[in-house]
Amino acid sequence: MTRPIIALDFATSNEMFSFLDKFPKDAQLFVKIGMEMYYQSGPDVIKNISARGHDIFLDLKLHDIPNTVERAMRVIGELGNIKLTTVHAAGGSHMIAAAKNGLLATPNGQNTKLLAITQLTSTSQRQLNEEQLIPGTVQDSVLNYARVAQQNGADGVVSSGLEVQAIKAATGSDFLCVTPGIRLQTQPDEDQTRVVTPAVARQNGSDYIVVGRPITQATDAVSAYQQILESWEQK
Ligand SMILES: O=C(O)c1cc(=O)[nH]c(=O)n1[C@@H]1O[C@H](COP(=O)(O)O)[C@@H](O)[C@H]1O
Repeated sequence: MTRPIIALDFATSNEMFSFLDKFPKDAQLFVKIGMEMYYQSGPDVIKNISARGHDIFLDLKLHDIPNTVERAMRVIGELGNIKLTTVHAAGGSHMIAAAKNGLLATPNGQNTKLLAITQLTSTSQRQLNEEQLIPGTVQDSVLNYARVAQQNGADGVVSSGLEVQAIKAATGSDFLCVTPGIRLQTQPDEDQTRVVTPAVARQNGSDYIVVGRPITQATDAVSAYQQILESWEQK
C-alpha cells in the first residue's frame, strides 16, 4: 500500500514546516511540493524536506518546447531525492520524450518517475469541449494522453480517479496512475470537478492519491490524514 501524498500548498515555508511539525518526528510522509512552495523557497525546500526523511513529489507541471523542458528536467534530476515529477501531456509527444531524456541525463534523475498530466481534475466536460475545443468525453481525452505519454517514455499519468480503470486497461498495470481530486463524501469539492473518495480511487486501481486542503486546512491535520489513510486502505 502506498502512502497518501500530502500536497504542501502553503504560502510560506514557515507555515509548511509548522504543518509538518504536527506529525510525529519519525513519520515518513510522502509530500508534494508544487509551484507555490517551489517558486517561493526554491531547491532549499527540497533539501530541508528530504533531510526530515520524507519522500518528495516535485510537481511543477512543465509545458514548453522540448528543448526547454529537457534542460529544465536535467536541473530537476540534479536536485536529487525527487521520486515523482510532472509535465503536461498537452505539450506533446516530443516534449514528453525530451522530459524523460532530461531526467535520464543525470544519475539522480534516473530514479525520478515522470508523470504526464492528462486533463486536470478541475477540468469539466464543458470546458473540454467549449474551451479546449476537444470533442468527445473527458475520458477519451485522458486515455489519448495516457497512450501518448506511455509511448513517449512517461512512467505514468495524473488523472481523476474516475478514469483510472480505463487507463490501466489501455496501458497495463505497471503504468502509474496518480490521483488528485480526492474528497471524503462530506467534504466540499472546492475548485475540483472530477473528485472521488480515497476508497473509490483504490477500488479503481490508483497507485497513489494526492490530497491537499482536506488535510492541510483541517483543524486536526493528523486525524484528517488518518481518516484519508483509513478510507484509502479500506478494501
Ligand atoms: O498534478 C497534480 O498534482 C494535480 C493535477 C490535477 O489534475 N489536479 C490537482 O488537483 N493536482 C494537484 O493536487 C493537489 C490537490 O489539492 P486539493 O484539491 O487541495 O486536495 C493540488 O496541489 C493540485 O495542484
